[in-house]
Amino acid sequence: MAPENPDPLVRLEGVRFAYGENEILKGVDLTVRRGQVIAIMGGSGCGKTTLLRLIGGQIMVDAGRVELAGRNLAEISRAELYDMRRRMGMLFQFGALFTDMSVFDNVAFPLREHTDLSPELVRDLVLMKLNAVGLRGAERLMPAELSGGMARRVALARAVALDPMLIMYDEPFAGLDPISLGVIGQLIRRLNDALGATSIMVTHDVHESLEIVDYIYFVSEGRIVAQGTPDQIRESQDPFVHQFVCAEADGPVPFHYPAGSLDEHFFGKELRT
Ligand SMILES: Nc1ncnc2c1ncn2[C@@H]1O[C@H](COP(=O)(O)OP(=O)(O)OP(=O)(O)O)[C@@H](O)[C@H]1O
Repeated sequence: MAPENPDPLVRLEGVRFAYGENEILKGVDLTVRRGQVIAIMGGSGCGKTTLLRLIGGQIMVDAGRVELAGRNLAEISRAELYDMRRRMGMLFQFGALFTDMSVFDNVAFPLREHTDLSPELVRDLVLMKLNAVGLRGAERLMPAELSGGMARRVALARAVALDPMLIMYDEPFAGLDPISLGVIGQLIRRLNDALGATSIMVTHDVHESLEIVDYIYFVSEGRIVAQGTPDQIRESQDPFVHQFVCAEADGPVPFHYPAGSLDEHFFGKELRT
């Protein structure tokens, strides 16, 4: 685990956000210290991806503040925001690879796009990143020739190609078999520590997260409802946390999306006597 570092890289204070009339976040406070790997968990649609998009500066808060490296994202210039975003690696929703490019070109893509490095240097950096995810020999393969776990590792190599200060993962374990899941989890931790980065991941996989993260936040109904280190979470008596750790279908996190009664929905009021 990374050494304790009191300096926050990311700080959210009283963050509120709505899509139109639909208020998603109702006052979120959250801190990520430099060097940490943290997980954000919560039921489907509770606003986890929205939190990542706010931290990434893709959308702006309605109230409260999002600070990155001590700077309020709402107050910096467009150029500074662009610069900040270049220093973030993002792996969103399966980290889809460019299917018509080789593994090498996929990882080289951000380097070619955002730097003027010579082809030789790009080559060395790509091979280093592929080596870090255990796929140095696979650089000529096309995405269609990769297993799901390998493709995810290539996406990881691409996300860290520019040595980001902050890496954000949205569901990095989705769709993986148990072995690949463990490999990706360990890689997320190792890459974070080797790069001296800070990582935030949104995931439903509490057990894998408990193995690799420093801290976990649980989100529900627009607020942080529980938080703690893996040891605190394992010992927690909080019903919300318990539902997650024990994978119970129902509890404080409802199984059903809010809807009217089945009768109303299927038959319509007018058909009922
Ligand atoms: N661009 C958008 N416009 C309007 N509503 C949106 C938009 N993006 C997300 N939402 C709504 O905001 C809510 C939160 O979405 P978000 O994707 O942040 O949730 P989540 O916690 O990541 O969900 P999941 O775990 O299912 O991926 C959902 O109800 C969703 O339907």
